[in-house]
Amino acid sequence: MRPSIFRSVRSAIAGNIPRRAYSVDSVPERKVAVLGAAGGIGQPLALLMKLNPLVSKLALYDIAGTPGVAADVSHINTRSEVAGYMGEDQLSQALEGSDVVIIPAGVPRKPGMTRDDLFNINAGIVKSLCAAIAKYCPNALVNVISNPVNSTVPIAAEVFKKAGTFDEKKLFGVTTLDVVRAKTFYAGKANVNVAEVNVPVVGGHAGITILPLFSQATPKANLSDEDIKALTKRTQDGGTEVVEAKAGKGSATLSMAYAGAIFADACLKGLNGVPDVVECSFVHSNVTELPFFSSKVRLGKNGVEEVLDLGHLSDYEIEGLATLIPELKSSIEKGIKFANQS
Ligand SMILES: NC(=O)C1=CN([C@@H]2O[C@H](COP(=O)(O)OP(=O)(O)OC[C@H]3O[C@@H](n4cnc5c(N)ncnc54)[C@H](O)[C@@H]3O)[C@@H](O)[C@H]2O)C=CC1
Ligand SMILES: O=C([O-])CC(=O)C(=O)O
Repeated sequence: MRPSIFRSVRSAIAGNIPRRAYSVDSVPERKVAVLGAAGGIGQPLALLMKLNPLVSKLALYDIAGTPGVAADVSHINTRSEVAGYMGEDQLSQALEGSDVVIIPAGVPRKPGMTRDDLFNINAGIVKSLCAAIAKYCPNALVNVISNPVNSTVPIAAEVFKKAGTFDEKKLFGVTTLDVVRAKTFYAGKANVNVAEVNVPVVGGHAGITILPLFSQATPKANLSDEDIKALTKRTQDGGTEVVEAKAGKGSATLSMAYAGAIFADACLKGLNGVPDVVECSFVHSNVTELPFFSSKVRLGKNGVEEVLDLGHLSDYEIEGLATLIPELKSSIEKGIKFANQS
């Protein structure tokens, strides 16, 4: 259950102020910027962030289309003030004062493509947006959604290092959709209440680098090795399942917006001092030999408070971990090389 402060704020926003409730004023002001806000993910994500009572200002930035999205979303009677920003000239205004910046800018996959096939276009987009973040809101928590996450997060880190603003506690690759999928698929197979399911997903965000740890899933269920293998494969191929079903019209947008909103909400709760906020994310890490890795992360007032280790793994998961390391390593190195060459 959410802490009562958030329930009280929701009631207050609805004009139904319970006795002894906190008022909206007692929740800190928080500005969230969405970069790529007119896109397939950006629009529903803008909607979900507008519904979040922890947000006081919502800045919607894209190279095109944001005035319409901002006008539309701004009519919703919730706490945040919404502003749309379009084109590079307005990027500084969109970013200034942001506490959390979410980046779903970039091209999505078509059937037959890997996430790495998006590198040539999206690497440059993420690089230039991160250069602006370093300049205009260097203290913001940055949530990178743009693919390939296994490379775009290292690119962002290099850009911030060059600008002298890198803080490993503040950079996140959003892998929440892998967790969302693992929970859904596990609940279906184990026949348990999906709302109660927890499954950590570690590694990276592409194919075999996505490693769901079903041995740690709760509530416990007696699934066969074959079931676990099938669930693992479906989680790893979840993105491709959607790309194929959309048949050329892009990749996951609605489930991704949901996942992005969950992760941004966790970041805001951490910033606001809510205790024990834990989500999986692709972060700077010492958990393995790789400089970036996704695992459970405790979020706090400065971003990452603690990167949790992997816990006990099954033999199948140990094998999966060994297999994913070389691929993830090469995607990370590709990102670092790009950021330092161009
Ligand atoms: N991390 C994850 O789990 C997931 C990541 N993705 C990735 O998210 C990205 C976006 O996907 P969609 O929203 O479906 O694509 P989309 O094409 O519908 O939207 C992308 C938006 O980015 C904008 N954009 C392009 N260059 C920009 C720039 N320099 N500055 C600001 N905005 C810019 C476009 O104008 C467009 O509105 C893709 O790279 C996709 O692969 C998608 C699903 C899940
Ligand atoms: O598969 C894609 O290209 C988009 C994505 O990252 C996902 O849905 O997990």
